[in-house]
Amino acid sequence: MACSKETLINHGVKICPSPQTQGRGLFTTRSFKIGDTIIEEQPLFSCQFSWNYAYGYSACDFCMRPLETAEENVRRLTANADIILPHPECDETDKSSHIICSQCAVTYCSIECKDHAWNQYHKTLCCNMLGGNPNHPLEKLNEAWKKMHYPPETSTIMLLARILATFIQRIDREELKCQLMSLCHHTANEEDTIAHKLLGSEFESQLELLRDLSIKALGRPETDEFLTPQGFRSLIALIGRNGQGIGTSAFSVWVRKVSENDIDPTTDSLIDTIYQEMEKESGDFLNNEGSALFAVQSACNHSCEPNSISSFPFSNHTVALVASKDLQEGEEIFISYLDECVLSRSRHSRRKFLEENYLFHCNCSRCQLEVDEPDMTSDDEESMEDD
Ligand SMILES: C[S@@+](CC[C@H](N)C(=O)[O-])C[C@H]1O[C@@H](n2cnc3c(N)ncnc32)[C@H](O)[C@@H]1O
Repeated sequence: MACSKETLINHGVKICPSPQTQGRGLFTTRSFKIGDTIIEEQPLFSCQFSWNYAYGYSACDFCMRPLETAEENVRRLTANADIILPHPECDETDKSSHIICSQCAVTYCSIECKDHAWNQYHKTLCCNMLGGNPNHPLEKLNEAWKKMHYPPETSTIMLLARILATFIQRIDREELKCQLMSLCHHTANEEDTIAHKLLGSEFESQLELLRDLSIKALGRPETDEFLTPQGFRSLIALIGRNGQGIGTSAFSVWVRKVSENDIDPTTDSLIDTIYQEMEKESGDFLNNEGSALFAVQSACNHSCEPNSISSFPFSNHTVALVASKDLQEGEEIFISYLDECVLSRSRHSRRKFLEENYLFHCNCSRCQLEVDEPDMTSDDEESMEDD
């Protein structure tokens, strides 16, 4: 099956070569107004991070929708079982639709998610033992990964396991391979750098250990080509480079609903207090966290002057690209890979961050405009970078 270079995705966007980045980019095929949703997309694969799951962050095993109520969420993260959250009508968690895998007890937010997971990969990955089985090859693989990749997490080997299991279960493997091949790929050197970033200085021996455990867990004729040394390194680099972070939280949905509907101004100070307590007890680890691979959204290049933003409006793994400026037909759609803080820094700092974390020299319009700025990091920025 041929993978086309210029792919018409739907009536709003297409993927084609980007003059700015030399690779591909995502372009509009009609105009959009600021605030318009350009696309909504389900991932090819998504998975909660391994430590995040182990620490009791509770999300649907398929779509990452929070499974706790907002009140349970704040009680756990503040370690304060006495907090009572008003306005339960703003809590979106519907426990009546939750459903558990009868064989291994992972939980889904709905029967639809359970069926999707089973039909896509869970039939292969289910350990068939309630409460888990520490001797199961997949559990050994996950434990080995956890020892190599501590929080803050940026990926999980279980995403790779889901890809392999999908290959085992899928009938139209060529189509799936084509979708994976269409994600951003790299040279062998770049793959090494990504593996190094994910696994640390001993990445070569660690890669070999992970490969060996993956063969024991999921080695089949259908997965042979991904479990050679080269195939495995490419797959690790693929999830390391293309994985889009996802964060979901029952409390932030509750906060959004309370604030959107202007329900009760007195909740403002309660929200502030809860966030302070959560930060004291749980630091930055407030969300169910994971990562996902998106076929269309992953074609979106970075700009330090973006014209759209990625968001997760349904508190699950569905991504939305929303226009942050008016867009003309044929314009390239750019998001920012940097957070607001880094985005506000000098050209030099932004480019340094992108080079170190994303391995590319930013060639966006803002960087080109600021080309005459001195290549210096100010003292303030230096201390921010150190942080
Ligand atoms: C998620 S991919 C985006 C799609 C990619 N251009 C492709 O051909 O598939 C990210 C990669 O695109 C390239 N890229 C994205 N934004 C860029 C920019 N502003 N300047 C130069 N390269 C960029 C880099 O190679 C980066 O690793």
